[in-house]
Amino acid sequence: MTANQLSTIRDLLRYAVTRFNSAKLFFGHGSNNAFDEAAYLILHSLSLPLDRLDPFMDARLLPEEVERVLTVIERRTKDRVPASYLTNEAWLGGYRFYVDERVIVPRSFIAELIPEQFSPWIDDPDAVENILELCTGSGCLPIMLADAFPNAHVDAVDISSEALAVARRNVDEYQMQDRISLIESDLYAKVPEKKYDIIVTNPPYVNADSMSKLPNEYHAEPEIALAGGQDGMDLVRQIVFGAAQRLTSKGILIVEIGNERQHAETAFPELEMTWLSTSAGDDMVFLVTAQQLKKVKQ
Ligand SMILES: C[S@@+](CC[C@H](N)C(=O)[O-])C[C@H]1O[C@@H](n2cnc3c(N)ncnc32)[C@H](O)[C@@H]1O
Repeated sequence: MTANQLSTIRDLLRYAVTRFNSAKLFFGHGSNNAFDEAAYLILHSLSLPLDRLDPFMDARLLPEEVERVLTVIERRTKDRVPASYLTNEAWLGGYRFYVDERVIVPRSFIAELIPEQFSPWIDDPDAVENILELCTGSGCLPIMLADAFPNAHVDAVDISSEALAVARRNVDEYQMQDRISLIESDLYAKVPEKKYDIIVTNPPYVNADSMSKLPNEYHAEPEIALAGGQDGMDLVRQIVFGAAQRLTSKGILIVEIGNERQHAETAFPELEMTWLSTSAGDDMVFLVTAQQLKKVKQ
């Protein structure tokens, strides 16, 4: 079926799935497969409810509606733009966030751990007063953290003023201006001199070799959000070594490091890390206590 024979959502879906599959797109930024992503992009482009495909399948579309959808399919297929940049939204843990090319598409595995309030390492979530979130990007994690720890203030840090503009928009959207401070800083440099109960971070951690092999969709994202130096641990090292001074005596540090577990274990041979279980396995996110951090030589 050629593009000018398309007149219904069913036609467009078939067309998009075929294009997506033959272009071997990467589906790691929100959806897992060509059909889900095609349905999402088509429904979103037509401003139709995202959870109700069936009633609209065979409705005849106006030529300009078909054109609008085809433009989006084209940008996704030819330019390999991640779906979230085409729709300016991303969903994580049931939250909707505004996104654009100034931030990576939210997909942190730490998001899965937040609703459980880092149990059993945090005895009393209501007693948590201060949380520091480093490398905030869109602000997705501080918003979820502020919800999960109702009495906590969250300081959220990013070095990129552009990323912070996106985070500002999301913090305003969730009306969390009083609960979250956005700080432009190179990691701890401009962080207030106070002690934190929890430090959370999903920093750039992709090693130099893996950077060159990333699917095209990743190259639409800011490089500063992904590249972690030769072994991926450039920022993780600074975060780990700086954390002991910033945590309360019972504090915890939680770090996402993607597929770099081996590099992390090599970088911190003396550190007793607890690997937390997520849907991606148990080697993506580690936790260390303030007490364990004090034992580490820098
Ligand atoms: C992997 S993204 C994480 C974004 C967000 N927390 C999430 O999970 O979707 C890493 C972020 O770290 C920021 N970043 C990079 N270097 C930094 C530094 N030295 N200090 C603070 N933030 C930095 C980038 O601008 C980017 O927004």
